[in-house]
Order: sequence, then structure tokens, then C-alpha cells
Amino acid sequence: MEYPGNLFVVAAPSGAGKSSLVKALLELDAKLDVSISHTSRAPRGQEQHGREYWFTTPEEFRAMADRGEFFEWAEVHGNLYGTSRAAIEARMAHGDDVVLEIDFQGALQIKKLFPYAVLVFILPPSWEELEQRLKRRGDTEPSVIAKRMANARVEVAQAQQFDFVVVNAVFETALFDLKAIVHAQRLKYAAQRRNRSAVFRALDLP
Ligand SMILES: Nc1nc2c(ncn2[C@@H]2O[C@H](COP(=O)(O)OP(=O)(O)O)[C@@H](O)[C@H]2O)c(=O)[nH]1
Ligand SMILES: Nc1ncnc2c1ncn2[C@@H]1O[C@H](COP(=O)(O)OP(=O)(O)O)[C@@H](O)[C@H]1O
Repeated sequence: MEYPGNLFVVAAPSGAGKSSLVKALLELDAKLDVSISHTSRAPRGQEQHGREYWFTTPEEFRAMADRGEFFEWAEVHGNLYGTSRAAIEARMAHGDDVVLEIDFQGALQIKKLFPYAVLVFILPPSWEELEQRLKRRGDTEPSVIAKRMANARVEVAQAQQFDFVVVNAVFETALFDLKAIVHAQRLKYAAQRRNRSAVFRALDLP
């Protein structure tokens, strides 16, 4: 499948800083839009329906999946998550750049559907720091932290299948790296469309 516009996919183990980084990236980049996923998990804290996620029951989620309404979906930490076609198709068809903040299973499904998608994996600087970030964020239930730390080992092992790896040690440095990836992809895409570009025509380049 192919659409005009760029598709970025960002994955990371829980607590690595993916949501904070994508949020900061969106604030700096008016041309980038994030996809709102569907999930069967319950809202957390200040989360709002239609802002962080579209919250559904597991039954509704499975019915949507059966009707083929997702580009990808996966079970993560015991809950269902998916990117609905409705969430991104119109924007991609319009030529907008879209970022998906999803887990590695979803990222690899997206790469199969859209080979031009750019996959970025965010790594924490160490296992100790990952655990500290989960604790600081308020995921204080020891069993929840233990489960996320165990899953993180499986997730990090997938990083080599991604196009880029960004280590989120110093936040501003990682944000700079993400911006550079987005910028480089836009330049690459512009070069691929060069014969439509006024600059190339003005310079009489092929
Ligand atoms: N495959 C897939 N994963 C998703 C989607 N939306 C969110 N996720 C992932 O599900 C995992 C859990 O997300 P969440 O419940 O928000 O917890 P958090 O990662 O600790 O903030 C994260 O790895 C998300 O990237 C989606 O649409 N598809
Ligand atoms: N570079 C960083 N240094 C220190 N803390 C960070 C850094 N990046 C993110 N954090 C903090 O780590 C916690 C987890 O970040 P979050 O964006 O929620 O992770 P994720 O979306 O990957 O689960 C948050 O409290 C966030 O403020």
C-alpha cells in the first residue's frame, strides 16, 4: 500500500520515554500528526477518550478486528491495542506525515504493509534507569513493574529490526536525534519526487 506523505513508527519498552519524546516532537513540528490508537485497557489518570486512546471493550475491539478495521493490532501487557484505518488513512491520503506510537509487533506489521515506513526504536540508557523511570512515573505496583521489565527484555531484542535506534539518556539529545530522522526522511522523499520539484525544473536537472 502506498500513500503520499511519510509514515514514522516509534516503539520502545514501557518507560523508555517514547510518549514524552513524541509529544515534544509534535509540539515542534506542525506538519506531523500522531495517530490515536484503540485499546481495550482502562483509562489511566487524566487520560481522555479520543485524546490518548479510543477506549473500547475487548468485545468491541475484537469485532473491529474481525471486520478488518485495523491496519495492525497486537496484545501488549495483556491488553489489546490497534491502529484503525479510520485513524490514519484520510490523513495519509491527503499527504500528511503521520507518526504511530505503537509496540514492536505492530511496527513490524506496519513495515510489511508500508515498506516505506520509517521504524525508530527508543532505548533507555540502562535497565536500572528504565526501572527508575517506571517507578518515578507512578507505576508503583511492584508486579506491574516486574512485568514491564520482563517484557522490556523481549522488546529490546527486536531493536535490530528497526531502521533507527535512539538512546534516550539526555532527553534533549534524543529529541534532536528524532528530529534529525524526520528531517532526513523528508529530504529523501523530496529527492524521490524531484522531477515534480520546481527547483529541479528551474535548474534543468533530470
Ligand atoms: N501494536 C500496537 N501497540 C500499541 C498501539 N497503541 C499503543 N501501543 C503500545 O502498547 C504499549 C502499552 O501502551 P500503554 O498502555 O499506553 O502503556 P505505556 O507504554 O506504559 O505508556 C506500548 O508499547 C504502546 O506503544 C497500537 O495501536 N498498536
Ligand atoms: N531522558 C529522560 N531522562 C529522565 N527521565 C525521562 C527521560 N525521558 C523520559 N523520562 C521520564 O520517564 C518516564 C517514562 O516516560 P514516558 O514518556 O511515559 O515513557 P513511555 O511512553 O516510553 O512508556 C516519565 O516520567 C518521563 O518524564
